[in-house]
Amino acid sequence: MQIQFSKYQGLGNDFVLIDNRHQSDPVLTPTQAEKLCDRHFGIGADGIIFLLPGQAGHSHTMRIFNADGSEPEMCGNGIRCLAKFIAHLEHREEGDLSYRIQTLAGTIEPVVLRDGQVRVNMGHPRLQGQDIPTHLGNPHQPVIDQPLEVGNGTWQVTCVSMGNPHCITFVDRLADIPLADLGPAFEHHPAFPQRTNTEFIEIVRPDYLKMSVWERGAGMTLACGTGACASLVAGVLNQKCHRKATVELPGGPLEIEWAAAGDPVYMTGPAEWVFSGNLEV
Ligand SMILES: N[C@@H](CCC[C@H](N)C(=O)O)C(=O)O
Repeated sequence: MQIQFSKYQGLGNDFVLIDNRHQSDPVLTPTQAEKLCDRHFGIGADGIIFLLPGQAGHSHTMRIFNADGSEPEMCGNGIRCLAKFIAHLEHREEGDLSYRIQTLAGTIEPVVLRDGQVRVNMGHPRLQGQDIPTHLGNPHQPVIDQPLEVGNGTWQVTCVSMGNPHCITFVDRLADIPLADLGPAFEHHPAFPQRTNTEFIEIVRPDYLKMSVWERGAGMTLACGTGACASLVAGVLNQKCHRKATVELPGGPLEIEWAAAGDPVYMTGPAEWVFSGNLEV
């Protein structure tokens, strides 16, 4: 079977996108997705994203497989790419284009702005321990500045779910963090029954954060949109940053805003088409 695909990237977090609007299940299995994400034997990507038909008041549905074939609930950079992909498929190129996308994390609303950036209503952060999920702290309370033993050290972590789990640590200097060693140990720590994404944050100024990320199911990536949102929320909860800030990732900056507790988080950033092709499966 021949399948058309398009490759997109958001700040270097790269995805293979597939127009799956003709059926409600992804046309590829997790094993096929894992092979296609391989950077030597496949197309190479951090994940495979499927555009499925929308249901119950949604314009579309998004499903995603990570590079290891696991299925996360949401992807922030991916949904910006998906919005651009939809605009292209539907030949809509003018004005602010809004969509209402169903994901495993709930309804997410991206808008393709006139300048090509994509602003996304990322939904509400979930803070209770049981919703991350994590075994740290009280399951009915937020997990803020809790000690976690990883590697040879004890890290003060804050946990936030943006539909998918994030564990955030504030550090003095990002350059001192051995991410390739620590990332897998955080991801598979028994405190996280569904594994976790892991972010290290250096506060440059209250309105400017630097972030490095180890993603669940994908490893070290150049950017993570849900991670940037979760990190700003963690910064606010720890009184370390403003409610609106730039989060600088290895692949570039995202603008993140959480206007008030009880409000959704907004993320604004780029998404670009890279190339398209056909694959035989
Ligand atoms: N890169 C993404 C997050 C993708 C999912 C993540 N690896 C997980 O398993 O939760 C983003 O931009 O948010």
